[in-house]
Amino acid sequence: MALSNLIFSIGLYNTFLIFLTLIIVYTCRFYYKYFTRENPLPGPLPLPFVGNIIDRGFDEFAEYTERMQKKYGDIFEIYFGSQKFIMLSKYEYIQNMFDHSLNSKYMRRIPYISGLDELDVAGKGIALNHNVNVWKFNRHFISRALLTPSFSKYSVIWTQNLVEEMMDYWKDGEDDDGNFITNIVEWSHRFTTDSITHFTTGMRVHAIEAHYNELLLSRNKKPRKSINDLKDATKFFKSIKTLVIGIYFFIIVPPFIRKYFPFLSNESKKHLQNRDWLFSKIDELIKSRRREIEYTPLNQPLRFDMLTSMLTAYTDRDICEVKYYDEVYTNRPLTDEEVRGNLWETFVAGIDTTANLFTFVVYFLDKYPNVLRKLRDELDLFFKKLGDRRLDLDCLSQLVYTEAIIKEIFRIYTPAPYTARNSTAKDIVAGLVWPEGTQYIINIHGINNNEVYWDEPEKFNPERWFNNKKSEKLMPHVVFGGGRRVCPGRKLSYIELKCMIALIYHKLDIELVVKDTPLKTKFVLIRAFPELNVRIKPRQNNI
Ligand code: HEM
Repeated sequence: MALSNLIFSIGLYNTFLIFLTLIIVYTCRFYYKYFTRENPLPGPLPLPFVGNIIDRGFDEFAEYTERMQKKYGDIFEIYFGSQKFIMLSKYEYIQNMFDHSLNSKYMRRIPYISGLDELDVAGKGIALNHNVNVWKFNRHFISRALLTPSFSKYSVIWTQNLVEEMMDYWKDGEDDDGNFITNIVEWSHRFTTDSITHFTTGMRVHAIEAHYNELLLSRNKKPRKSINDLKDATKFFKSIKTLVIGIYFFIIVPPFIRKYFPFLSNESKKHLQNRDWLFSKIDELIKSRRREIEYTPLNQPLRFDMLTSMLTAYTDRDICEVKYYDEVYTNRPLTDEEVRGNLWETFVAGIDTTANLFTFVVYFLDKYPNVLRKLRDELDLFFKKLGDRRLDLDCLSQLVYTEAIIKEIFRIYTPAPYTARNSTAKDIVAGLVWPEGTQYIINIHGINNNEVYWDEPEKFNPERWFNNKKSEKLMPHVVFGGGRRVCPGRKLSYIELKCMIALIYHKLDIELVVKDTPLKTKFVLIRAFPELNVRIKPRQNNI
């Protein structure tokens, strides 16, 4: 009796919570939809107002803005909760924003958002940093680690090793018919996790190996004996993903609702706990590297990676020849918090982007066998000439068709379809005067698919990179943003993608398990397939 009473009360309580949720969600929707429009930032209205992301749904934001661009044109306004954004889909409108000067009105990406302070993710690294001087200081260390020729050379060698290691796991996982059926989204994210953590810290998380062992266990097979401690590998990998969702959550959900609303306050706690765990892991790494540097005799070389370079900057053990010197801003060693900020941001920015692009490559190559055939023609010739040699930076430049495929997928379906700018002074954009503090979304996908610039933009056609009929015209390919805040990982991502495509497609067939899988992704800051199951097997025929 007591038990049935208890069940009844829990049921009643849950119904009440669901009811309360619905009231709050619909009140928010109603408020955002009908009232925020009445009190917008001052600006040259009226522009087409297409809606609020809260009202339109998050997952399909990219598809939604694509439809709105078709309907309303290359400039319209849209709301994220209570914040108004001007969405720009024409290159001429945003050209100014890609200014290289530090005095540009567009050095900021987003305005001050208290939630990001609460999550402790703003102002430490570069992506969400408002202070131009601190941004410049930190950005220097990321650029000098990721953009030097010696880094590019090293990244080819290391990426090749990692791709081969991953392919070994795939081979090991083959069934009796030589097939390995698996979710390529998970593998490519594990791959970029191992690669980016190694490039930035000199250490590996061993996310690939942990994934393979988990797969074996889930298939009731004995896991491979590991020489690595994999205890935290998957937790670390998942924690980075959760942090991205947390950032989105703390931007969009207002503080009051985050704190006091039953489900959302739990969600908020979960994100704060996740942040604490991830940051504590990164802090442990920083501390242990500081100790290592301290105990390495002066006549012994130190490691050469971004972490060591950040920790030794402005000390007598500085490992980098290119010194940073700023006449205005204090020249000083980085704090642990700054080092941590630069590390986690590089993880976040470098894992999902490249990983998702690779999954789009798998998708498009399955859908376009003629492109796959041409790719293989190039790869067969390339590897024949290469013989027993390993890949290097010079030879990668011969893979012109491979590069055209990457460029075309970046154009037609980039994983990062938007970036943002928050102006620090009044300006004219799209022929209209806008006040200081206006928030713009640069619709990268919209520009890259705007028929003003591209012939048949909806057509997947790598050939266009060799002979575009409109080539006298501007062909803005804005994949990595632009100006001073352009993506510092752009070279690395091309290297990773070229190595992955070349090594994998030369040796293996990768087919979608469900042939007519639609190109349907989810959007949480970037665009991703929730999963994409493929059949991997040794290459069997000549295509
Ligand atoms: C498919 C690959 C990638 C794409 C499409 C991509 C795209 C972008 C875009 C659009 C931006 C904003 C730029 C702007 O606002 O002008 C950005 C910024 C950034 N990206 Fe990437 N990215 C990729 C790979 C990487 C990698 C591999 C790393 C690190 C190793 C990285 C690190 C960063 C960082 C740290 C920023 C912030 C820069 C700043 O605020 O100064 N990205 N990326």
